[in-house]
Amino acid sequence: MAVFADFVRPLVLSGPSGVGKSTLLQRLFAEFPEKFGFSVSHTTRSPRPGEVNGKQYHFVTRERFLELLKHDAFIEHAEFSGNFYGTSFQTVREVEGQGRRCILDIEAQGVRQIKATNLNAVYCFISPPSMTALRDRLQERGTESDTSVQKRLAIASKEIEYAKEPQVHDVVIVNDDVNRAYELLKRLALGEKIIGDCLPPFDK
Ligand SMILES: Nc1ncnc2c1ncn2[C@@H]1O[C@H](COP(=O)(O)OP(=O)(O)OP(=O)(O)O)[C@@H](O)[C@H]1O
Repeated sequence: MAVFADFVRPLVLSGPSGVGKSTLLQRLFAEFPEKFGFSVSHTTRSPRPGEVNGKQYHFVTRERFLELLKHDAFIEHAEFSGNFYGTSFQTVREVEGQGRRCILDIEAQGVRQIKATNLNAVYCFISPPSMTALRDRLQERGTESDTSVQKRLAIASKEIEYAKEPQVHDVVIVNDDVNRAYELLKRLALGEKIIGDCLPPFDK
């Protein structure tokens, strides 16, 4: 399948927890196993059973992370519940070195940081069709407690406010019907300049 000009730019996906980013990306990587590479983050948290260093994360000590940070190795980084997470320039370059388009799944703070670098990425916001739909998906996924769902929804409102600011994202894709959303993402990922969706009014 042909690729288009923007294929050489990293693609940054963001959007609230539970909106369906992993679902859409899994489909993309399954359909095009050779074309795309996922940016593997660094973290200071311990590996969970089954996690492999270099696959889900680059697992590093706090000392090593701080050293990398000092040397400006990270495009973006954040601290969540006592652990550092970051995306290194080198990781993105490695993916690009394999001739693949690098895809980053980043939360809103990270998007702000990446926009301040010279990464020249394409920014895509995956939006829920409504807050009700987002709540349902988080609950039905069955991975979150009620408190965690509430927390994620509160963060989602802030992320949506950020997404409403002009010129933050190049494209918005509303993940209403997953097949429709995937077709848009696929065209975008293959480097096409697409006209995305409008953000829903979120009046529910
Ligand atoms: N278009 C859709 N319609 C209905 N359900 C969907 C749709 N897309 C994804 N889902 C479901 O919503 C749930 C959340 O999706 P997913 O785990 O991919 O979200 P995520 O954005 O990657 O979340 P996180 O950032 O927390 O990892 C999953 O159970 C998934 O099957």
